[in-house]
Amino acid sequence: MVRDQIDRIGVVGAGTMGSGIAQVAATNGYDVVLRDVEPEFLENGFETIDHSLERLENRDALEAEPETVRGRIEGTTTLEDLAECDLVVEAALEELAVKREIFADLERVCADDVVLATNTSTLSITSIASNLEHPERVVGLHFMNPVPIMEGVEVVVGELTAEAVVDLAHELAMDLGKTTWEADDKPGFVANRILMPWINEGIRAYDEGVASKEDIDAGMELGTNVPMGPLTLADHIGLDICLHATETLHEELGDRYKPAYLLKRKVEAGTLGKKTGSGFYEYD
Ligand SMILES: NC(=O)c1ccc[n+]([C@@H]2O[C@H](COP(=O)([O-])OP(=O)(O)OC[C@H]3O[C@@H](n4cnc5c(N)ncnc54)[C@H](O)[C@@H]3O)[C@@H](O)[C@H]2O)c1
Repeated sequence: MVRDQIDRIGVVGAGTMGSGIAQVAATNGYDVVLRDVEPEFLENGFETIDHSLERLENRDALEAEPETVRGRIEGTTTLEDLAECDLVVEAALEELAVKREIFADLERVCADDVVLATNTSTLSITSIASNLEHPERVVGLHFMNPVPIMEGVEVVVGELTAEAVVDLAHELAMDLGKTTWEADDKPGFVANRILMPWINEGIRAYDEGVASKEDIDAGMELGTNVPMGPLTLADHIGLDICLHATETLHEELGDRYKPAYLLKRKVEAGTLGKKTGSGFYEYD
């Protein structure tokens, strides 16, 4: 059974993502318990939230008062304070051992019907849940950075994730004003499987002197209409996060830089995209 009456959301980790998730949940009327390991990390998280709320209010993009939103978030360093939460989202370090330990702790303090979600960028949901008694309640709820601004949330389905848990993950994300897509528990899911090699190649191109960092970013922004080039985006994500993600992808997927088999076959078949009326999609 899955608890689907969600009033109080637990967030583990008050860093870049956890603070954003807490803010968005509180903005949408949920009570939030935000947990980190040291008071100073919580303080940093609350500072980030305050700045973000202030910016949104100045842009008239916040319906509630910042103090009301802020008042719904309780910070704690005590694990047991998550016991009354109806759902928990983990957004701590991108390391499997750390996440496994956190989920074992959560299983100990949270009721059996509470969904435990992870914001992991690339780690396997199934691996994170593998030593739990109830792995069926673990799901990927992959918010994008910065959480208050980005609309998309990737729902990641582990081998053992129950269907009701997946449904609840979509519903919750939509209730937070997000739009979801769903991915299987394969390395990097959709977003990072494609994004991380792109960032990595931007870094490599810079290192190999292809262009200045400004020109690499400008080339991708102006040439491909993305809002941010790879080096700027890497900085926004956090280079450590990028490295952990890329290492996971490398370990799991190996050499991904050869042209895709399907790409070659489609070109040989003359299905070149919009200009021929058919590529990966059909065009009128
Ligand atoms: N940064 C991004 O752009 C981004 C985007 C999507 C997903 N993610 C994922 O979100 C997660 C968090 O990333 P981040 O960028 O917020 O990292 P971060 O380093 O900014 O924050 C992580 C926080 O977790 C805390 N923490 C560590 N162990 C903990 C524990 N046992 N209990 C409670 N808190 C603990 C740390 O003290 C830190 O405050 C990672 O899994 C990352 O891969 C990151």
